[in-house]
Amino acid sequence: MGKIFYIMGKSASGKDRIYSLLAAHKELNLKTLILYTTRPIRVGEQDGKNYYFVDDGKLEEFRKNGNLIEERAYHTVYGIWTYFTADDGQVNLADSDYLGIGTLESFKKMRKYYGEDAVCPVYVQVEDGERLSRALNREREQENPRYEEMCRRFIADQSDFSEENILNAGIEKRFQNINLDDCVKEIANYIKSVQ
Ligand SMILES: Nc1ncnc2c1ncn2[C@@H]1O[C@H](COP(=O)(O)OP(=O)(O)OP(=O)(O)O)[C@@H](O)[C@H]1O
Repeated sequence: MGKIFYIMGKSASGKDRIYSLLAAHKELNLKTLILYTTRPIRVGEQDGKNYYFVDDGKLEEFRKNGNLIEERAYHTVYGIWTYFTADDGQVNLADSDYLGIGTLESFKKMRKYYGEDAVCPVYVQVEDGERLSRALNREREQENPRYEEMCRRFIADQSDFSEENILNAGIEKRFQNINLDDCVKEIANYIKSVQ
C-alpha cells in the first residue's frame, strides 16, 4: 500500500524547496499531491506545480460535490486566502507513494481521510531568527513584497505550531533545515526506510 509523505513546518522553513528536491528524487519515485489555493500566484510559481491557483467559485464546486478533504482560510491583510485539499482523483494508494505539503490541521484531516498508516509526517524545523531572515530575503525578491503578511504569518506560526499542537498531531521526528542538501538527504533516507 502506498504512502503519502506530508511535509509540514512554519513559514519559510524550506518546505517548498524540500518538496521540489524530493519530488525530483528518482529513487524515491514520489508523485506530487498538488494542493489548491485561492491566494495570488507568487513570482516564480507555476500553476499546477506549487499549487493549483483557483478562485472561490472552484472551491465552492469541490465543497458542493463533497470532494473537499480539508480547507484552511487565512484572514490576510489582502483578504481571505483559502488553501485546500480536494479528492480530485490525484491519489491512488494502490499504485504509488505521494508527496504533499500542509499544516498540522490538514495533516490530521489527511490521516482521518486516508488512514493513519498511509500519511507519514515530515516536519521541518529552522531556528526562528534564521527563518525570519530567509522569509525577509524571499519577500524582497518579490515584485510586490508583502512584509505585513510575512509578519502576520511569523506570529501566527508560533501558536499554530506550538509544541502542544506538534505533539497532538502525533509528530515525533523533526528534520532540521540548516543545510538544504543535508536535510533533503536525511528526509530521503527516512522515506526509503518506510517505503
Ligand atoms: N537550508 C537553507 N538555507 C538557506 N536558505 C534556504 C534553505 N532552505 C530554504 N531556503 C530559502 O528560504 C526561503 C523559504 O523557503 P521556502 O519558500 O521553501 O519555505 P516554505 O516553508 O515553503 O515557506 P512558506 O510556507 O512561507 O511558503 C526561500 O527563499 C528558500 O530558498
